[in-house]
Amino acid sequence: MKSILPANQTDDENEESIWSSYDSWLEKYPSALENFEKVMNIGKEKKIVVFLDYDGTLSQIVDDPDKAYMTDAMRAAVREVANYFPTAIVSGRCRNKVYDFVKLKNIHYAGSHGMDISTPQGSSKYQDKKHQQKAVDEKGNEAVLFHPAKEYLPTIQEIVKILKENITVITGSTIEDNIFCVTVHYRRVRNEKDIEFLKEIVESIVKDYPNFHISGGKKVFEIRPNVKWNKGHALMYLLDTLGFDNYDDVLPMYIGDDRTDEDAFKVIRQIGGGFPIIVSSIARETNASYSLRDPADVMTFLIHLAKWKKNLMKKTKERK
Ligand SMILES: O=P(O)(O)OC[C@H]1O[C@H](O[C@H]2O[C@H](CO)[C@@H](O)[C@H](O)[C@H]2O)[C@H](O)[C@@H](O)[C@@H]1O
Repeated sequence: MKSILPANQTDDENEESIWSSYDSWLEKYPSALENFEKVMNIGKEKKIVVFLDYDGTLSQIVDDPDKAYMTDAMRAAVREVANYFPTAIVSGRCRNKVYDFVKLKNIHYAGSHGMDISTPQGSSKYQDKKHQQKAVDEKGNEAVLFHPAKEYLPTIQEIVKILKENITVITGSTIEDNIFCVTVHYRRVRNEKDIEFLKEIVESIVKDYPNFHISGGKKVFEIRPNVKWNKGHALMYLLDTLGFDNYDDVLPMYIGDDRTDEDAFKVIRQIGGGFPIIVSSIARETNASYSLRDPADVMTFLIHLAKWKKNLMKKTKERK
């Protein structure tokens, strides 16, 4: 089993920073809000496609993962953005759970860190019939579901069962079955020694499954199948299936707070010309180009974005 957790660092929130202050970090990753006009000037001539992470981006990080609700105001902001731009949520949670939180019909959903994607049409590039199937999606629409880790499902269920049986000794730990991956939460484990013990339990279970690995996050251990697929691949798949595969013309904007969002930031940098935006109130290493401090900033940014497009459309109409 390959664990990517360095021995001295178990979670993103305790990451050591090389930055002397948040302000010095902001010089490298300027606020997307404070530089809104400058940022959007680049976007005028392009087709902007919006990608949003869920936890920590659209909702606050809270102790109980089942209670990470988004506010009605945030929902309204996302709905408005999606009225003007193709919009997708790419989350570590399973797709149905994200939909239960977001409840918006005018956006696309990718769950399990992109290993569960629903789009109106399949992809011409990802011809892999084994992993694409027609179905009725969470919104009640006909869709094509893409499941690159489908063959791992029975093993994931087995791992969930074993984890559930074994972690009960650690008070406060919980398992979240995200269908194509599993999340072990320890935010409510109060004792450092218990967190270490929990990590040992998880590692000892996963070592019997060589096709799986453990990754870290915000007070979680995540068990994922060894498929070459992450949020970056999901972004490419979504661009392709939604008809935005001419990258000269397209400007992907991705807003996220988590380590797994870095894969999408990297892909945007590779494509060139997009906006990878990190949500962070601490200075940390990132592949993003811009930053927002917290979900409140995200909401303000989304409101600005929708208004900007509305005005742009109005001006274009007046000129005709
Ligand atoms: O990709 P995301 O949408 O950001 O999902 C990543 C994980 O988010 C959730 O966990 C995080 O948020 C919880 C609620 O605020 C918090 O209690 C937990 O400590 C955080 O790690 C979600 O529960 C996980 O399944 C996702 O993988």
